[in-house]
Amino acid sequence: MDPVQDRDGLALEDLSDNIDKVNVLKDQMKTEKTPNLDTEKDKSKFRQYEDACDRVKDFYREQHEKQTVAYNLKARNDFKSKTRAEMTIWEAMEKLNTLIDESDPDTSLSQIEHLLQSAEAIRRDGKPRWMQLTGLIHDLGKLLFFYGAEGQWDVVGDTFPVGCAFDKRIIYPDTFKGNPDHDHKIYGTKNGIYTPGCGMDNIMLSWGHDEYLYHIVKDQSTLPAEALAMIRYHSFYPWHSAGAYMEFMDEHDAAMLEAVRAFNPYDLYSKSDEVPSVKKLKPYYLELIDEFFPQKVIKW
Ligand SMILES: O[C@H]1[C@H](O)[C@@H](O)[C@H](O)[C@@H](O)[C@H]1O
Ligand SMILES: [Fe+2]
Ligand SMILES: [Fe+2]
Repeated sequence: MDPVQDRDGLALEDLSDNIDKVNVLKDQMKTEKTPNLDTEKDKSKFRQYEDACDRVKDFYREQHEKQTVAYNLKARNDFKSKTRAEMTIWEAMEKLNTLIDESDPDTSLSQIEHLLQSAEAIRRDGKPRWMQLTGLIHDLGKLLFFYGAEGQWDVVGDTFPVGCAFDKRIIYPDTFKGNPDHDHKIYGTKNGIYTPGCGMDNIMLSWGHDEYLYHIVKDQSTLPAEALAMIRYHSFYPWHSAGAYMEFMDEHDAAMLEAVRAFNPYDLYSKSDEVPSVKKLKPYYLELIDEFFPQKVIKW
């Protein structure tokens, strides 16, 4: 007998298989964390990297040692050279669900739940539909993990510029000492290969889920510039939250920074909201996706 298919043609049997795998991983993770992690938390309890578990610290050490200019150029080139998959946005959300983000000290929920929490928090606040959709998709770039990434260090975590000195306001700044660019005669200087006022668009941010998804969404959706900025810079905490690298901004970036800052609380603090029901919310979001992704099947 044929397996039962849902609206997007996915076999429901495969889905429940997936959900089982995620639940096993979630249970494993819970043992590493403090209790009540997903209940209402004080805002000051988020992003406490000094208190984070070794998994998070090891992740950032590896990332900060390996994100170099040379790697960045190679990753951007690989990205442009092929299409990795073709699937709808919803299929992408389901595929991503098996990934557990090693860099995140604040949630043990699955990726689909995090995406729905962000979107729902934006929707609850009466924000525009394009922003709700941005919340829904903002981490889909983590799909890179399944398409030839070298690990999680080139997919998740906060981002920072390469090609100029690493700012002290990046988390775990000392771990950059092991990065080959750290003492480079140009990349190791304050402005490096950039000039003040050059615009964030001309800065090479460390390669990962933000930059990858930004290019996909820019080419294949009708989402506005603010949405693209929210996606591209949402992990750039040194800039949007710590105020580093401001000297590279141009006039256009001021409005983009404002958009990114407006988005950030929905990404970060929604992690303590209740677990959303994927099944109940799916019809609403399928319609929303169709509104801004006219061709439905996306080239990833
Ligand atoms: O651990 C998190 C996670 O990987 C997020 O998706 C990313 O946007 C954040 O910047 C990072 O701190
Ligand atoms: Fe993210
Ligand atoms: Fe996120």
